[in-house]
Amino acid sequence: MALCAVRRHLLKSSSSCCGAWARLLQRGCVYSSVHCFDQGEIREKLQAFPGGSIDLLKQESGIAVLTINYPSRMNAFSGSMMVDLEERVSQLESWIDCKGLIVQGASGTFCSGSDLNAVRAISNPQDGMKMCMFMQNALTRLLRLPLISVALVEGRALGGGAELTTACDFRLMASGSVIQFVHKHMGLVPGWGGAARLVRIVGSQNALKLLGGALKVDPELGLQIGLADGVLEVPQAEEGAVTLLQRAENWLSHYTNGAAPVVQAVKKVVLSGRELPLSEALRTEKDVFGTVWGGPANLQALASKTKHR
Ligand SMILES: CCCC(=O)SCCNC(=O)CCNC(=O)[C@H](O)C(C)(C)COP(=O)(O)OP(=O)(O)OC[C@H]1O[C@@H](n2cnc3c(N)ncnc32)[C@H](O)[C@@H]1OP(=O)(O)O
Repeated sequence: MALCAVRRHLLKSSSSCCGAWARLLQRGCVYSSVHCFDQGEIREKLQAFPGGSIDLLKQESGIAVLTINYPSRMNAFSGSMMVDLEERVSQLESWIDCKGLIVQGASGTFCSGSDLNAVRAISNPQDGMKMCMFMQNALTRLLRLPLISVALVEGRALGGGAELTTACDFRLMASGSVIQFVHKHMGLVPGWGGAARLVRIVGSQNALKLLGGALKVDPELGLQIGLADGVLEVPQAEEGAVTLLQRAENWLSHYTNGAAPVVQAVKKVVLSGRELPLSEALRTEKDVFGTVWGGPANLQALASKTKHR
């Protein structure tokens, strides 16, 4: 009976969890009409610069693969790809069974930033700021997805491509790969939220060095400063060899194994701890806890008398 009462209480509080979590997700949109941000208008503008695609493959394992696909421009982001990205993030937001996401580039390289042809065409500050707000919204929503994401960096991640890696929970660097915030060489600073996220990942001293010197981060330096969470050897192209993507899926599975609601809850408590003031983060943690306590995975673990030896 006592357990039933606790469950009733927690079920009640899990509806408030949806409230707290929904509020955090709403914050996913950094910019809205309050900031004179007109999503429809900027989408239309971006669609005027077509080319390439952002492809999403949702797998039964609960791991999705997002591919930046514009090989003839080293996977630079055209305007239509920015719109594609935002649509793929929406699809992931409504995927109930999601657990993990791998973000990769097509044809052996990650992403060379924004498409310089589009950049030249919208080089006035107003359009640049609108593009920047659009991408900040999309990448913030990507980072806040209730799944564990990893950027699989093969080849080069330059400029906006380097910024994109920071919108994932983890970064895996393939041997020979480079992450480089080349913005300073382009007379720019990051604008897709990459600087704010980089400071949180590597600290302000390292971020200043990476941005101020436009340093090339190879896997060794990446590991040293905490930008990279792992290094994967690029497999030989032999028949039957495990691909780089499979290696990344293996790596990610250490964190995504288990029931989807539990994996999602892990991400939610870490995200709220990172983004909310302590009192609010604690309340959200309590609410998220209420969604898994007495849930199927919890009851199964109790019934099987799980040991942690
Ligand atoms: C807020 C966002 C800030 C930004 O992202 S600004 C953009 C930062 N990115 C860049 O400046 C990248 C410039 N590109 C490069 O440095 C080099 O192309 C790169 C990526 C090192 C590759 O060098 P290589 O392997 O020698 O190949 P390549 O130069 O012949 O390039 C192959 C084709 O890809 C094109 N490409 C590469 N990066 C691009 C980009 N960002 N926008 C538009 N086109 C781009 C390049 O022009 C070339 O095309 P094409 O064969 O000449 O028609």
